[in-house]
Amino acid sequence: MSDDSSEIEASSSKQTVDPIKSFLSGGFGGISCVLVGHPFDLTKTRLQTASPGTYTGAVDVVRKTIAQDGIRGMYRGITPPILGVTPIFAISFWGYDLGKRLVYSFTPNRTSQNLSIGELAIAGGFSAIPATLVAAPAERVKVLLQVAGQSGSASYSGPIDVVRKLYAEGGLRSLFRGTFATLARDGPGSAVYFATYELLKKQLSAAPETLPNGEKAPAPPLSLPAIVAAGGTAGVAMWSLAIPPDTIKSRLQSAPHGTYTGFMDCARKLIAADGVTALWKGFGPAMARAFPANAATFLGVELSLKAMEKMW
Ligand SMILES: CC(=O)O[C@H](CC(=O)[O-])C[N+](C)(C)C
Repeated sequence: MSDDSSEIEASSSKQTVDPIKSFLSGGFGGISCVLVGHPFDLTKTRLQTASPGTYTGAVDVVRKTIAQDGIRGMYRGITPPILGVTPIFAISFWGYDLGKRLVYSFTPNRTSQNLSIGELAIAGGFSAIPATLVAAPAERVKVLLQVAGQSGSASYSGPIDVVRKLYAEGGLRSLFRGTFATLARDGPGSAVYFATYELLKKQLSAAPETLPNGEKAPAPPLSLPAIVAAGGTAGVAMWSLAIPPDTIKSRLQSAPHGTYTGFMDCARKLIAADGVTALWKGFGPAMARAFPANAATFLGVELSLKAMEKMW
């Protein structure tokens, strides 16, 4: 186990961090993600749900919301996402670090401690397994709240009410509906997410110098522009892959009991009814949020990790 994140770039040391630090820094990343991403989500939801003619487009939503409620209006309803996303990101970043440790334990005779892009992708994909256990029920509740009242959907007074009603309807099975779809989205998505981030961060940051004695000098300080560019691109890369399973997940999780028998049934019915392009519904808003939200995520992760390294 490494006890210093400055070892991340050094080939003689493992590319892992302390599990508590990876968990906490992931949580800070999640909070940063929601703080930056929420105004985009709110704009998208208002556009999707307003009656025709209310807004001329996304800029109009922002203008009218700020005119009516000030900048605070853009952060309406932020508490449930903060409470839901923070633990999911904490587990995801902890799971990524655990995934790296597993890769090292399966390759004891490696000549370099540098993980290849393929190995980073495996660790990233692995992170989705523990994260899905929390993300799937959280997404089920979020999706039902987001569509509540829309064309005959049930109404709920809040997240607790959703959990209570789902449990009464079908127990834990109902609460966890969409678990496979969440894993189908976040497994490949997280593989691409973490591998893209590490690859770009390395390419955009100054390489550690080689000292006259042939050893590597300590890693150079974090480059904030490199983190922003690598984090934002990682988000875009992830969502480029994740939109089709995300669309199926949202359909499955919001449909009345008995509508679909599972992931494939939902995909088949959606394509038969609306064509294959229906799998990319919501692509525009997801992409608009992807870069800024994930640039903020990785800034939150890296800066909090650095602060923790200084403290203990
Ligand atoms: C679905 C999701 O939470 O994706 C995260 C990025 C984002 O845009 O929210 C990444 N990760 C799944 C690794 C937490």
